[in-house]
Amino acid sequence: MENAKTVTVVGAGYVGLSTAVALALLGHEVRVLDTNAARVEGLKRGEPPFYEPGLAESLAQAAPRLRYTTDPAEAYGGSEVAVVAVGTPPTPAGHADLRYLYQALETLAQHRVGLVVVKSTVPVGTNQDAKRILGPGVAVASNPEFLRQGQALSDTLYPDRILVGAEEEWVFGVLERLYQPLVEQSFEELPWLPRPKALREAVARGYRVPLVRTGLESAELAKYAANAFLATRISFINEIANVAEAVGADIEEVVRAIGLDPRIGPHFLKAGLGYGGSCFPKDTRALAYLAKRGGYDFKLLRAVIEVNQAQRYRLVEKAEAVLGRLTGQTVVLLGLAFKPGTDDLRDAPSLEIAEELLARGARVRATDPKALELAKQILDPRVETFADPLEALEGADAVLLVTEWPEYRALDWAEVKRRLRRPVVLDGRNALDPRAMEALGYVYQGIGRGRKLSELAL
Ligand SMILES: NC(=O)c1ccc[n+]([C@@H]2O[C@H](COP(=O)([O-])OP(=O)(O)OC[C@H]3O[C@@H](n4cnc5c(N)ncnc54)[C@H](O)[C@@H]3O)[C@@H](O)[C@H]2O)c1
Ligand SMILES: O=c1ccn([C@@H]2O[C@H](COP(=O)(O)OP(=O)(O)O[C@H]3O[C@H](CO)[C@@H](O)[C@H](O)[C@H]3O)[C@@H](O)[C@H]2O)c(=O)[nH]1
Repeated sequence: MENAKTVTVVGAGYVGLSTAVALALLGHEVRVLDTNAARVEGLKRGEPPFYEPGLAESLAQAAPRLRYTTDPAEAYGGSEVAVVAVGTPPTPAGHADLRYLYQALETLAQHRVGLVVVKSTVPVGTNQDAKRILGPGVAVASNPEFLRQGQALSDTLYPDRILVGAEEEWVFGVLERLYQPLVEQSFEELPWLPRPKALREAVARGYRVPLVRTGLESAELAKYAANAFLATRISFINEIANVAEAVGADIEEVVRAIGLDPRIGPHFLKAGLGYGGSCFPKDTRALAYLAKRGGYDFKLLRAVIEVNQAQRYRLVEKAEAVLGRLTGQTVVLLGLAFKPGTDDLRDAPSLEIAEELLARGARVRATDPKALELAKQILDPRVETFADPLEALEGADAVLLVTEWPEYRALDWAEVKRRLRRPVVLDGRNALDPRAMEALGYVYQGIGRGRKLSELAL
């Protein structure tokens, strides 16, 4: 490729590896630097460090232009651009912990890379700090990432937009050239991640993926604003669902009706147990903190966070309302990952639900198609884990559907009923059909659909 560059990606996590694969497929030479030696060794053998659809195949495809190392000298020698994608986890107080970012920047400051692109989600002002740390002669760009786990690679290869914050014209120029094949969608698609048909057709008609230019601070804030807005939609619809439950309406019908208004739209209005994962919980809290530090009380966002927390416990409260005291009763959690398509358990509602059930004296069993091994390391040892959901369900008093894996929808629910001691299914993700469940004789309730709690009787 004419504009090919040598790029170092710092951090081999969800964002770093997706970015590295994408840049390699666009034609750049990519070095991936990570401080975790085991992770780097695994990647050298072609083993992805976590479950992400298509990642293993994509790493293999991009391998000729990908190198992994723990050695900064090897990673940065001759590199023109560094893309920093290290983690920015929450501190107990709720702001972003920037220690990994600062470590990475301090190492970078000892090498000669002319342009440092911050892809990690960072509080407003961090990119200005980065400039100070890196000193004169090094430019900084903010390039937040919008990918979703479970579809990290397709989101990276087929993005809605690319956001670049910078202060120098030449920096925009370098990033526009770096991402040109992505903007034009001119790179060769991967057979296992085909370009969406609508995108292919739009590109044929001259569509280009928008590359939005902003200042550093606006790019930083836009990332938090996007996540806070999406989190607000989720808390909003969960509250409407709670009202639906109280008055006997069906949230799925309500969403179908309102989603057709183009000002509302049908997406991201799935009622459930609330949002989890490594981004929404942390980024909403970080934005609330950022606002407070700036002297502004972001009331709406505080309520979004509060509603989300309460939503996690509703399933436990419902279980108690139906079963009576939970002491000694066996409750099965179907699904542990914070959403389907990932083995990630960071801030997964399942963890707090399991703890709460144990605290109320229940015997807790859990299963998950992908996250079980990780879960065994972090769950309370009193939680019994099962690879086979049917085994987990044997003799249980209630089923809580926590993660809407397709496997659970596809279970033979007539067979499940024969195994259960009591036919109670509380569906935290509206994955099952209330009528079909009732026809099978289940005491069933979803979130904002199914019978009213007061009508559920064993
Ligand atoms: N996961 C997502 O869906 C997602 C999406 C958009 C944005 N983000 C943001 O992107 C950033 C990265 O998130 P992630 O989920 O990919 O993180 P992750 O935890 O999966 O990976 C981070 C990696 O960085 C490595 N690392 C830490 N310090 C390092 C250092 N000094 N030098 C080199 N490597 C170092 C870690 O070993 C780890 O492999 C975060 O700021 C996150 O908020 C994440
Ligand atoms: O209608 C919905 C949509 C999502 N969720 C929940 O919200 C959480 C987050 O889901 P999702 O957005 O699919 O996953 P993430 O991988 O966390 O991605 C989010 O967080 C990333 C990190 O910042 C951003 O890059 C993405 O754009 C943003 O969607 C999960 O617990 C979902 O169960 C709902 O409850 N209802």
